[in-house]
Amino acid sequence: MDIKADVSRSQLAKEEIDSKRAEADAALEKLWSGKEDFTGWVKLPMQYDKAEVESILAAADLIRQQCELLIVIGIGGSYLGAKAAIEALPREPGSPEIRFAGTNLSAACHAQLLAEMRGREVSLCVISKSGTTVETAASFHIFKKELIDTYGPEEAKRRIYVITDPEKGALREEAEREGYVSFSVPSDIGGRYSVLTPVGLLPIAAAGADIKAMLAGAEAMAVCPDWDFSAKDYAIARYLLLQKGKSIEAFPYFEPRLRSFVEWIRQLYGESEGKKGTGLFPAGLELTTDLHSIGQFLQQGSQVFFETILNVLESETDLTIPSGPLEGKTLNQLNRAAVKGVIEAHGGAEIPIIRIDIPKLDAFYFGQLIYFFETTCAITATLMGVNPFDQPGVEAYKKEMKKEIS
Ligand SMILES: O=P(O)(O)OC[C@H]1O[C@H](O)[C@H](O)[C@@H](O)[C@@H]1O
Repeated sequence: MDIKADVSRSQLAKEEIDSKRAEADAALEKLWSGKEDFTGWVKLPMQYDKAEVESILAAADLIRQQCELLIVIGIGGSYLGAKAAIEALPREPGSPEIRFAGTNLSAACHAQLLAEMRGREVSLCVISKSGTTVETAASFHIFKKELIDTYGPEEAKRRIYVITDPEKGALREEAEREGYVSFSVPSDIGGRYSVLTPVGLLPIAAAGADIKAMLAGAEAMAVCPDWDFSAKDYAIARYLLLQKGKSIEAFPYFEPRLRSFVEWIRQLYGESEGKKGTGLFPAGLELTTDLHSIGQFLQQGSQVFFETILNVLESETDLTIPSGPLEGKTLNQLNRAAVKGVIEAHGGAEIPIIRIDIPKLDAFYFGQLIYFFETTCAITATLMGVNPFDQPGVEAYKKEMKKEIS
């Protein structure tokens, strides 16, 4: 397949990886059996509702006609996939600016965004699978009031788009009562696996990126033959490195447009695998920026991590340096040299390195990336002996927090 994992510098012997291949195959078979809860994402690229995608595109067109600023309100899996795609992908010119809210409880952040939205044509897209998340509810009611104060109640309703549970929850009730345009989060797909459902597709389409190409990329990855599906090697390598005492998986990326994609991986991996005292802590490394801040630690610090490098092979643009000591060199040449330099220097310091090659950052390959990481995560979590699809631990802080606000 186009997205390839190279585990040759992972410091794992082929025999070690081969020793877990049968278990990885069994995990993949279990995912495809359709017998496990929250695995609706596995066959989604082959079975999604094409009429619903057309409705999503129609709603996105409406949003694009009516606003210059779309505020997407959601947290965790309800916004990270959309943000990752919107920041990574080329978008149609003239698309609305997208801002994200509901990702914190900071009054200063909300006041800042309220000030920035005044005087501009604004629509809201509020996303919550449960419909009850505190941050999302708080933000939604603040921004909804601003919309009503600006446009009046009837026009405000036409500028609110909701993605939530098909039947239950406060948000579903309000959407039905007020007649907002709404879509559903499939009940058999958890939040962090929902980017290829309306949760991600509506904001991504409204932002002007090509959701059909994303779905096609995910399908290409889903149906590729086993011999070409290197996610398994990567999934096994992650598991073995954890067994060898690595507790952090660092994700170096050399294109800042991948920053939010790494944030999406952090939730996907952290929330799927961090259970029963096991799991790898996912950490982003924006390079070459971070080489000038934490490069010393990476090169000579405690060996608690391995690196999974997100390596974009082709950039759609380049710039030649016009003068000075680097005259005639291009930025892509320098960036590629930096990738090689990091691999040689960190590899030379015995840091295990896995490289994920991404042909280029477009919607088709982004769809492949999403499916590649979702599958890898589910396989590694299964090898770790944990359920990749629940998140019992996140309720702990909510319970404590509720005591403070009730
Ligand atoms: O979509 P919601 O129900 O609002 O949930 C948003 C997020 O918060 C929860 O606490 C979970 O940790 C995440 O898996 C989820 O994506």
